[in-house]
Amino acid sequence: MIKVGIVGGTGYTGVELLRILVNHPDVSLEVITSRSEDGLRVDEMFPNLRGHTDLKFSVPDAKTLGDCDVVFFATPHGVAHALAEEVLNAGARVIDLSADFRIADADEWEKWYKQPHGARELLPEAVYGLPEVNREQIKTARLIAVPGCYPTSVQLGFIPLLEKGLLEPQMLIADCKSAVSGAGRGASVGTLLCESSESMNAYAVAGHRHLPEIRQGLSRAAGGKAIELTFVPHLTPMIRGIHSTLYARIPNLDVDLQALFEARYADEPFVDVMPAGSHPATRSVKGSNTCRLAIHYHKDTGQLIILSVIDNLVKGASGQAVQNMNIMFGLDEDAGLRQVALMP
Ligand SMILES: NC(=O)C1=CN([C@@H]2O[C@H](COP(=O)(O)OP(=O)(O)OC[C@H]3O[C@@H](n4cnc5c(N)ncnc54)[C@H](OP(=O)(O)O)[C@@H]3O)[C@@H](O)[C@H]2O)C=CC1
Ligand SMILES: CC(=O)N[C@@H](CCC(=O)OP(=O)(O)O)C(=O)O
Repeated sequence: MIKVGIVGGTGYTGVELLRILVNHPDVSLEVITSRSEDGLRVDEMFPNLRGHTDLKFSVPDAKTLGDCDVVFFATPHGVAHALAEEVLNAGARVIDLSADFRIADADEWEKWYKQPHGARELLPEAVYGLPEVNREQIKTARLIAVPGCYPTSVQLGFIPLLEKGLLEPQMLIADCKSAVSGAGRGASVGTLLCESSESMNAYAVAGHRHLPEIRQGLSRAAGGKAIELTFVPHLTPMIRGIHSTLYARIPNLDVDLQALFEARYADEPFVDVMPAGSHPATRSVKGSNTCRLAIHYHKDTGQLIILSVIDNLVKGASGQAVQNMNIMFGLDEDAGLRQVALMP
């Protein structure tokens, strides 16, 4: 059994990790931390876990965490910078759900996250945990940076085209809608029911911190070419889900894009390329680790539209984190992740 610790058990990604891991056949949950809820039974805070775990929250302690085989950080930015090295040195592998190790350039990270990078020395060994791109490096990694939710949905949609050199680093557009849970459990006023239901708004139009992460991933797929991307996130009145509508223009294309996407993801357990012309709904992935894609190409105008949906808390965070763990420990990649999406 893989001994697992979780730092930050009271947020949405923490409780989603628990929901997945209590049914994982190869995992023994050892530690779950919360400084504010120290001593409280986990199932007192989250009744959905009654009957599934006897764990209590405890304060983070590097020695106890280091005794685990792997430690997930489901914490705000900066926490893994401060704690990861000690946990790694104590012998555990680390899977970080925050943005602390996602951007390879520490100066760029500081520009977007507006705080000093607290662990520059660890950056060279951090592996960006998008299995559809980095599966081989993930197998041997000690430190995984789990991609952000928007970056997961956008990269999976554009990457097959960039890898084949079909998109010049022209102006790409990602028009993305997120559920409110993406803002975390420490909700600000803007995410209260009265504020966010029956309404929708764009935000961070001047520049969202996921922009450099998306550009980095797309540029790598394009063999290092710089990417021009317009990325506009929106808050929508849903609990879970991200819907990304991706736009590009490829005039006079003589390639069967549907076949290209189907071939690129044929062996991927968590990417579903739907029949041409489909309109995937976020509901079709709610609670599951799947990304569903649909390709729409208008030959007469050269307009390409790709639709990409994920559950922000599963493929966009905790499910993808567990997928990484499965790869790192040589387990079945879909162990603990076989949930079918909830309908309706
Ligand atoms: N929500 C989403 O859809 C997605 C979220 N993420 C990322 O996952 C991470 C967690 O987000 P979310 O689940 O919303 O969590 P929250 O921000 O709601 O919760 C944070 C958790 O971290 C703990 N924590 C906070 N500060 C510290 C600290 N200094 N040391 C140790 N523990 C600390 C808190 O417990 P306590 O303070 O009691 O110790 C709490 O359990 C974030 O980095 C977020 O950006 C990534 C992708 C998607
Ligand atoms: C709806 C909403 O507020 N979404 C969050 C993104 C989700 C997230 O937490 O991303 P990180 O893991 O990179 O922090 C936001 O826009 O900041």
